Amino acid sequence: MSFSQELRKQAEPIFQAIMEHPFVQGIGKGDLKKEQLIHYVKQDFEYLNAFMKIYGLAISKSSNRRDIELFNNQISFVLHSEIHPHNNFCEVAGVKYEDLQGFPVAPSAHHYIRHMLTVAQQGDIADILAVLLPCPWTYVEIGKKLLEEVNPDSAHPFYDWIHFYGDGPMTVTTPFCQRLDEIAETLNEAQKEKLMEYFLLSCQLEYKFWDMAYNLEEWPVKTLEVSV
Ligand SMILES: Cc1ncc(C[n+]2csc(CCO)c2C)c(N)n1
Repeated sequence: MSFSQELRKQAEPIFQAIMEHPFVQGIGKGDLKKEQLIHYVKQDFEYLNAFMKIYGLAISKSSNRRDIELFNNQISFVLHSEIHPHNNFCEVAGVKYEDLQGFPVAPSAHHYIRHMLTVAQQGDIADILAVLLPCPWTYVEIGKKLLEEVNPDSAHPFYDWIHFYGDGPMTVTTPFCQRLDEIAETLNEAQKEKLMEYFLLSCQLEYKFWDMAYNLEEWPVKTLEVSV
C-alpha cells in the first residue's frame, strides 16, 4: 500500500463523518439556510486567502521547477476557479460575493488556518503536502458521492457546486499524492508518523469547518475582530 493510501485508510472514519455531516447532506438535498451558506462563504473566502499564502511558502521551500509549477498552478486555480462554487452559494443565498469578503475568522476556521500555517512555516515540502491534502481530497470525494447519490438535474440549486467538485477541474489530489508518495519512500517511520498526524488533524478540521458553517459558529464573546 502506498503512503497516500495509508493516509486515506486511517482517515476513513473522518471521511465518513464528513459525508454524513448535515451541511454536506444539505448540499445534496438543496435545503441549506441562507445564513449557513453566507457563513460558509465568508469563512471560506478568508480560508482560501490563507491557502494561497501557504502555496507561496511551499514555493519558497521548493528545490525544483516541477514543485514550483505544481504550487503555482494551484494559486491560479484558487484565484480563478474556486470562485465558482462560492458564486453558486451566493446566488442561492441571494447575496453579492463582494459583500461577504473581509469578515473576521471564526474559531474553527482560525484553528484550521493556524494549523496549516504553523506546519508550512516550520516544515518542508512533504509536511506541506500532508497538511494541505485533505482540502482537495475530501471535496472531490464529497462531489463524487453527491453526484452518485443525488445525480442533480440542472434545476438543483447546487448543481454547479456538485459538478465542480464531482467531475470538474479539481484534479490536484493525484499529483499531490504522487509527490508525497515519492518523498515518503525516503523517510523513516517516525517521519511518516508526523505526516500522518498533520494529515489527520487537517481532516478533523475539515469536519469542524462544515460544522462551523452549519451552526453559524462565532467567538463566545464579541470584542475586537480576530484576523489571521
Ligand atoms: C475548508 C475548505 N476545504 C477545502 C476546500 C476546497 N478547496 C479549496 S482550495 C482547493 C484547491 C487546492 O489547490 C480546494 C479543493 C474549500 N474551498 N474549503
